[in-house]
Amino acid sequence: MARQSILISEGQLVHDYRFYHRDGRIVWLLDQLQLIRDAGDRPYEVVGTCLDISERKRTELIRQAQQSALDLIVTNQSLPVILSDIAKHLEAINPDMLVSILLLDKQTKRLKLGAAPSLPDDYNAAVNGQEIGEGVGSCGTAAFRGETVIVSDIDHHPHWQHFLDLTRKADLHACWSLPFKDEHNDVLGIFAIYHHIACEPSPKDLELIREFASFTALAVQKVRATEALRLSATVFASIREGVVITDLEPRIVAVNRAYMRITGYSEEQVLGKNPKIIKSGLHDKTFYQAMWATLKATGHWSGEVWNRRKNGEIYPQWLTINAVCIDSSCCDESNSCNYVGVFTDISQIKQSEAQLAQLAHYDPLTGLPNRLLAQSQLHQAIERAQRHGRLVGVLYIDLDRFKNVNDSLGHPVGDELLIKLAERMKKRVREEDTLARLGGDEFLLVLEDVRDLGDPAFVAQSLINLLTSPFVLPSGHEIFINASIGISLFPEDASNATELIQHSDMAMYQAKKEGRNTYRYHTEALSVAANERLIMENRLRYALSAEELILHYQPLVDARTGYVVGVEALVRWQPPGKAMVPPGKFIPIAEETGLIVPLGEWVLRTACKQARAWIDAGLSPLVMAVNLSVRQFQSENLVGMVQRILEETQLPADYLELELTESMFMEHVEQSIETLNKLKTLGVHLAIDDFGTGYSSLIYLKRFPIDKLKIDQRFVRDLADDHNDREIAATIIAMARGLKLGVLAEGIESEEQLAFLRQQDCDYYQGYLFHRPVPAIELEAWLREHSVPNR
Ligand SMILES: Nc1nc2c(ncn2[C@@H]2O[C@H](COP(=O)(O)O[C@H]3[C@@H](O)[C@H](n4cnc5c(=O)[nH]c(N)nc54)O[C@@H]3COP(=O)(O)O)[C@@H](O)[C@H]2O)c(=O)[nH]1
Repeated sequence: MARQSILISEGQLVHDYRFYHRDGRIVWLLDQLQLIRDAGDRPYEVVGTCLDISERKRTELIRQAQQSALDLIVTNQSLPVILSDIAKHLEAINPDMLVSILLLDKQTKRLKLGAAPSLPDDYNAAVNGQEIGEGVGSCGTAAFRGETVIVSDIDHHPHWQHFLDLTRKADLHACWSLPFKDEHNDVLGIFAIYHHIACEPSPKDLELIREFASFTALAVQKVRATEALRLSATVFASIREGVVITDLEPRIVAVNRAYMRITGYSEEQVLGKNPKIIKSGLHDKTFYQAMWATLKATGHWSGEVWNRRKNGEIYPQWLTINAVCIDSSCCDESNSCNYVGVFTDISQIKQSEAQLAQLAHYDPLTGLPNRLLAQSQLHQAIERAQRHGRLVGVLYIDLDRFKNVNDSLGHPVGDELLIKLAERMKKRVREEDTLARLGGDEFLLVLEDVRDLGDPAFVAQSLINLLTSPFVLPSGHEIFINASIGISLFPEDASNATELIQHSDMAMYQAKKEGRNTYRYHTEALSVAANERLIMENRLRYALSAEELILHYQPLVDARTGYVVGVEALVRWQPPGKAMVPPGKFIPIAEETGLIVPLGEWVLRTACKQARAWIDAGLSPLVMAVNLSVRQFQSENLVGMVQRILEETQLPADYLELELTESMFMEHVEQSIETLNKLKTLGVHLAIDDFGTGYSSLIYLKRFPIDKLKIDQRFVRDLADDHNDREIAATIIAMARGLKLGVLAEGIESEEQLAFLRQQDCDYYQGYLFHRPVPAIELEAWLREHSVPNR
């Protein structure tokens, strides 16, 4: 009706419409109607023409579909939106076609749904992610083969047998799959047409589908290229490395954010400029010439460059330049048209490197060279001296009793002292000499250009003199400190740095031995002694495992009754076929090397076993006195070890006496009291050996759970003649009495000594006068004879 009224009012009507031809084709017709009027202007007749415009219409609709897809690409729409639009346009041209566009994931070889607006969701979900392969539906097979696969009757086609449940549910009975490809002929995806009836495509259908598949390929590639570009742009903008792109001139054509951050220049300030605007001036012409020569020859250069920021600061960067071809139309003969420079600011790394070098070679406390650097400086000094026939002096400087400063005033004060001392010594030494801190309170001075053997002694004495005035520390403490110095000389004492330092160290120990606050030169004799010690250490290690150690026992006698009340276990070393080594020779070495710990454990175990054996043999029980060394006393598991051995050997704790020396507890008083209390809790007795030679502090003695004092034999030796020794011995006995401690005098060799001690009312005696230390077997008869009679 509407059309009729247009025809009447306008006099003509032009319209197009489509219909199904009997053969199943869709045909588009252009219908043109002309209204003819009679003389009275009344509608008289209608003349019409009918034109088949199917071909033209198809071309027009395809063009519309392409234009629509293009618009969506230009406006950055997502790929599913664009693909869906393409599918809908084709479905609009032929409503019997149900379009499905699938994209191929090259890595996984699976098809991913791009768009299929007219297929049921559950069908699309089942297809999405399907692996491609021969016989995997029409699409899987087409993608796998890279060629069109037409299945006109799904229900009876072998490719579809595994999917019939799905296709029947979706009422799909034909599927024509066309792969669409990129310019390398690689499959990008599948353009598929489904039908609700089994049917074959006509050549026209295939032409139409190919047309759509081909601009789908273009759309996919275009969108992917845009995405890749966007990704590159994001990377370019966001990476931490500075990036600068130049043309071959070279003029800067692009820089990224990091470039601007590192250099301080904005994009506008550098675009079009030569990249050398940031050069520092630190590199000469030849540096840049070499860089360009390499770049031109190989297309690549990388290295460290110092550049200048906009604020004038010079900084190091690691720069890599590559010649690249971005646009082949403007490439040179080497096929490049741009340079891409990528650089990292390495100022931080450089700083860390410098810090590391400082830490590796300098002492952080004093700023002096450390042992490593001192050794290398000494090595170089030796080489120079060798060339010029000169001497090198090495002074090993060790502070006297520095430990006391740390222990009494604390480590921070000790540190202050070391800093001040280093400053004072540094002022004294010449520019060409090296003063180093080896660690702790040990310093080394390397003297170059020594002309006379006596020169180092002069320097050593002047350093000692430097210490005569006190150090006033920032903490307010005023400290006097001395040093002992050992001297070795190149080439007199050794020919290399390590030995020179070792020899000066030995000489320093000699200086300590000989009264401290002095210097000593290294001598041959010192080297021999050191060598002997080394040999002894190795032999002692072996001796312990080879059971070359034995115990001798020396009786302890009750002064009032004259009976033996105990024995002291004294270790000996009996190397096979050689003279026995006295403990005075090897105990200090064992102590230094730590061997004393296993050695001491062996002594304790052997002595306790012997004490138990004597009890078992029917002797009156005797106290077994065993010496403990400093290291043993400080070892964390001393108490546990004593307890274990008592249990192992079945010796009642009451029959064990541990002999300690005063010096052992003076360092860590509270900790020592704790250890002593734990030992007392076990039930063992505690005696202080060599009493009178150490601190002999009454205050400490009162706090320590001690049972007995042993007067050192040095005071006993000259009792007959030395008035002082008599005074000391008498005082110690009185002191012990006052503190309610037992007291024993050791080293009694004569009746005169004994008489004096008896007169002073000493409790116990020990010495050759009664018995020498001997092996257990030799002592047994004597013990039976002198034991308290069994009641
Ligand atoms: N940590 C350990 N130290 C031990 C052990 N065994 C011994 N020692 C210590 O070695 C030092 C020397 O000991 P030694 O040569 O055995 O001398 C002892 C006695 O033999 C000696 N003595 C005894 N009576 C006399 C005497 O009348 N005259 C004389 N000239 N010497 C005598 O005195 C030493 C006694 O030692 P001590 O009672 O311990 O002071 C020495 O310091 C031992 O402690 C061990 O197993 N572990």
